[in-house]
Amino acid sequence: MQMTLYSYFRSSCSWRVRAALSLKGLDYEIEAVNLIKDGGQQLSEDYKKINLMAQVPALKVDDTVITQSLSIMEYLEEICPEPSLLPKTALERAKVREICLIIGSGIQPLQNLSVLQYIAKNEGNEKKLEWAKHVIEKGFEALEKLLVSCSGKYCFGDSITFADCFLVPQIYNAKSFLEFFTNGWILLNSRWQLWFNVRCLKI
Ligand SMILES: N[C@@H](CCC(=O)N[C@@H](CS)C(=O)NCC(=O)O)C(=O)O
Repeated sequence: MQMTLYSYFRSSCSWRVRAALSLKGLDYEIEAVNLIKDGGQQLSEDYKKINLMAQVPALKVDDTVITQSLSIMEYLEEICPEPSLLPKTALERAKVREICLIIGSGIQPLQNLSVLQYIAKNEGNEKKLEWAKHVIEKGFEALEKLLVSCSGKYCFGDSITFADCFLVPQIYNAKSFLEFFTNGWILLNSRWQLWFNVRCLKI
């Protein structure tokens, strides 16, 4: 089986999949899609045939392409169950997916590149930053409350799960974003900074 990941190094969604691939020790090739260069290589007609949403990541498995990071990760979990990135019971797995989807539906898409470009173009740069700050704060406040009840060494108990693959890139994204604000680091409290520093080195 030949796997090729269409990925951009700074894309949080691609990073989720790269983390899952490397935690499972799977071999794959990278096909870089630069979201900034040439006005965004994801927008090329050729790439839009690979990912109909003109986004990364996309995983090509032999001749079949899968998009959507969570769907790709579920596929990897099925073909390579060990080491598992999901907990044992159905209820626990639902909680892990809940964390993933707070990030994957409630934060990342609301401040995705194309959304921010749209706001900047129509409402100006200040509104763009204001919106990003609002989305990041709302999402991270929810996450912080949720993780109090389920985290151990990692987001869910003491084993790395999909939730960590989602969280670490999102903290990186928030960190780089919030540095644009004058009070940048204050918004991302020390707990998150620590989480990022520790976890990102491990993944
Ligand atoms: N729900 C998708 C979201 C993919 C996504 O938003 N990718 C971003 C990078 S993290 C992207 O390609 N953005 C390009 C753009 O907005 O033009 C997933 O989980 O794979």
